[in-house]
Amino acid sequence: MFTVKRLSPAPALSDINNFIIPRRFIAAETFTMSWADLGSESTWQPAARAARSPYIPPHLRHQNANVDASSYGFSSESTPARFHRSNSSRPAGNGRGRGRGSGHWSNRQNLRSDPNPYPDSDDLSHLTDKFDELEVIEDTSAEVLAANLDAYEDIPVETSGDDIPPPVKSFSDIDLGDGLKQNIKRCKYLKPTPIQRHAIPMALAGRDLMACAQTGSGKTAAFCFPIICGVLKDRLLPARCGRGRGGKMMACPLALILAPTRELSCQIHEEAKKFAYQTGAKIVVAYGGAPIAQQLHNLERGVDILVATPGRLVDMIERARVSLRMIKYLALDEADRMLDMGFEPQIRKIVEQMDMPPPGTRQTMLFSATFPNEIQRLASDFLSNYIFLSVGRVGSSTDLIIQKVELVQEMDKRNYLLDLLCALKHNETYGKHALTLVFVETKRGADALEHWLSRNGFLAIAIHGDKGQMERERALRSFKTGVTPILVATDVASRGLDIPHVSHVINFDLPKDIDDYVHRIGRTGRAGKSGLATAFFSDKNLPLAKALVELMKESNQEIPSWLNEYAENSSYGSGGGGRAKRYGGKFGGHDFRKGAQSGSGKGYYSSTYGDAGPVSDAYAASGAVPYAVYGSSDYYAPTDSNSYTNADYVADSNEMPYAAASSPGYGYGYGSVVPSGWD
Ligand SMILES: Nc1ncnc2c1ncn2[C@@H]1O[C@H](COP(=O)(O)OP(=O)(O)OP(=O)(O)O)[C@@H](O)[C@H]1O
Repeated sequence: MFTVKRLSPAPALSDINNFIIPRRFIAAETFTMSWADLGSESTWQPAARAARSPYIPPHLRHQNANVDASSYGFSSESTPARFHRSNSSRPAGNGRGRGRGSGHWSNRQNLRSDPNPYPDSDDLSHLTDKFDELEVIEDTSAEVLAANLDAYEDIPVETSGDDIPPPVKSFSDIDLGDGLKQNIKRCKYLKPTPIQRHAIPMALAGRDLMACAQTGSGKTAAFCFPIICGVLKDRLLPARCGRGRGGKMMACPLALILAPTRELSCQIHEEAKKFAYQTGAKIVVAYGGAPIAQQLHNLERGVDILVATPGRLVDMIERARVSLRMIKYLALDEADRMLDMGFEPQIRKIVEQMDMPPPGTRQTMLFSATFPNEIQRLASDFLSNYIFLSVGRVGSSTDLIIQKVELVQEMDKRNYLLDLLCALKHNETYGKHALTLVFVETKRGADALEHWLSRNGFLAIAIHGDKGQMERERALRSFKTGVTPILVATDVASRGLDIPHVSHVINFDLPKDIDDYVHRIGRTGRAGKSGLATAFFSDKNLPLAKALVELMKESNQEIPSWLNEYAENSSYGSGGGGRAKRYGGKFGGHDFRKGAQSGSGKGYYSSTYGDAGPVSDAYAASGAVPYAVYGSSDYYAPTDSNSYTNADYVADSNEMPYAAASSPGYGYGYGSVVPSGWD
C-alpha cells in the first residue's frame, strides 16, 4: 500500500485525477491505496470509503468489457517496493552495458495471446521498471558534468575530406581567446565533448563542415565557439552597416546561424550570449511570431552574430533591414531539417539568391544528429571542400536513452498513458523535478490530450504551431520550470531543445520518420545523463517497424519479439523503414561522397578514430589516410533520390506550411512535412 495526499483546493472525490495535484498545493487529507487502484477511476476515494472496483489492464478494457478482473488474480494488498533511487544501479563503465531484464518487455507481447497477462495484480512495473535503471543526477558541479561526458568517450568518430586538422584533447589546447575561455569555465565546461574536440579545430582552421553527432552531445558549442572566436577577430572590419530603403539602417552581420524553430533560435541565442559574455560580440535573434519592430531595433544597435529562423530573416532582408554581404560564417543547426522539402526553398533563397558571399569565401557549417544521403547531396551545394565529421553512426541515437516500445492500439492509448503517468508519479526515481514530454502527431491531438490529461488531474500544457508565440513561450517556460511537468507537443518541440530534467519522452503517436523519432527521444538523455523513452506502437506504425528495430539494435536496446515480427512484415524502404537506403548500404550512414567517389579513383580521404584518437599512424603524419584503407563496400550502396517517396507519409495537411508537391527537383518524401510553427 502507499499513501497519496488529497490536496487543497479539495477535488471532487469522484474524480481520480483531482488527487494528482502539484506539490505547491497544500496537502489536506491522506488516502491509502494499492497499486492496483491506479487504473481504476472509481477507486480513488478516501480509505474509509473505498469501494474498489477491480483493476482491468487498459489493453483489455476495450476487448472485453465484461471481463472479471479478479480472474487475473488482482489483489489490492501488496505494494511493490521497486521504486527507488538507483544511483547504485548504474554500472561502472560510463553508464553503458546496463543489464536489462527481459521480464516486463515480454508482458506486452503476451497481451495478444496470453489470457492472463498480469498474474501479479499490483505489478505495474512493466510501465516503470526501466526507471530503476536510471540515475537522476542533480549534482551540477563542473566535475560531475564533465564525468557525465565520459559516456561519449568510446563512440567512434569518423572524418573524411582533405587535410583534416587533428582533434584537441582540452579547451586549453585551442586558441579561443581569453574572454571565451573564461566563459567556457563559467558554463562549467571542463572538457570538450567528442564533437567539440573534432569540430572546433576544423572550424577554427576555416574549413567548411558537415557534422553529425548524437542528440545532446554538445553541437551548439561546437559551432558557436569558432563563430564567436572568428567574429571577435573580424569585428573591426569596416562597412558593417549600410542604409536601406528610406535611409533606414541596414544591419550587416558577420555570422548567421539559422535554426528551424523559434524556440530553438531563442535557445541558441541564449547559449551564444553566455559564451560571448563580456567579449563585446553582439548577438541578436530574429524569429517569426514576435513583433518585428523590437527585433529591428535590436539589429540597429549593432549585430555581429544573427541567430534567425528563415522566414523572419527573409522578411528582414526584403525590407532591406538586413544585408548578408558581410557574412563570413554561416551555420545551419538541424541542417537536415533546414534542407528538407519544407525549408529548402527558403534556405536556397537566403544562401544563394541574396547578397551572401558564395561558398569558398564564407565558411559554412552544417550540424545535425541525422543526415540522410539525399540531404547530404543537397547540402553539398552550399559547401566548399568540406570535411564530413560524424561522432557515432549518422542518425543513431545515444544508448544513454533506454528505449521502450509498447504495443498499444489507438483506442487504448489514453488509458495506457494515464496508467503510465500514475505509476511514474509515485515512483521516487522519477525525481521531484522530472519532466515528461509527450509527442503527438497533430496540433488538434496535442490540444485534446492536454485537456484530457488536465481533466484527469495531470498538469499538462500543449505546444504546437497553431498557438501564438506568447502561448508557446509560456508553455515552454511553464514546462521548464516544472510548474507544468507534462508538455504535450507536436514535432515543433522535437529538435534541438535542451531542457534539463526531461527524464521521460513518451511517443504517444510515433512519428512517420525514424529521424524524427531520434530527435524526439533525444530531448532526454542529454549531456551524458540517462533518460527513458517510451513509444506506443500501434498497427498503423507498421512502416516504421523495421527502422525502429534497426535503430534500437544499434543502440543496444532490448527489442520485444512482437516488434521483430512487425519489422519482418514491414516492407523495406517504405517511409521511415528505408533507413539503410537513406544512410548508405548499411544501417548507420556516412559521408555520401564515399559512395559517389568510391569508383572514381579520385583521391578521397577518411579516417576513423577510436576512443582516444586516430587509429592510424598515417593520420598523425598527414592528417588523413586514404579512404580506401578503411572503405567497406557496405557503405557504398547507391543512393536514389526517389527512394523515399511515399505518399502515405504526407501527414495531416494542417501541419504543412508548404505543399510537399510544390518542392521542385526531388522527392524523398520520408515524412518531410514541416509542421507549421517550425519557423
Ligand atoms: N563541454 C561540455 N561540458 C559540459 N556540458 C556540455 C558541454 N558541451 C555541451 N554541454 C551541455 O550539453 C547539453 C547538450 O548540448 P547541446 O544542446 O549543444 O546538444 P546538441 O548536440 O546540439 O543536441 P541536439 O541534437 O538535441 O540539438 C547542454 O545542456 C550543454 O550545456
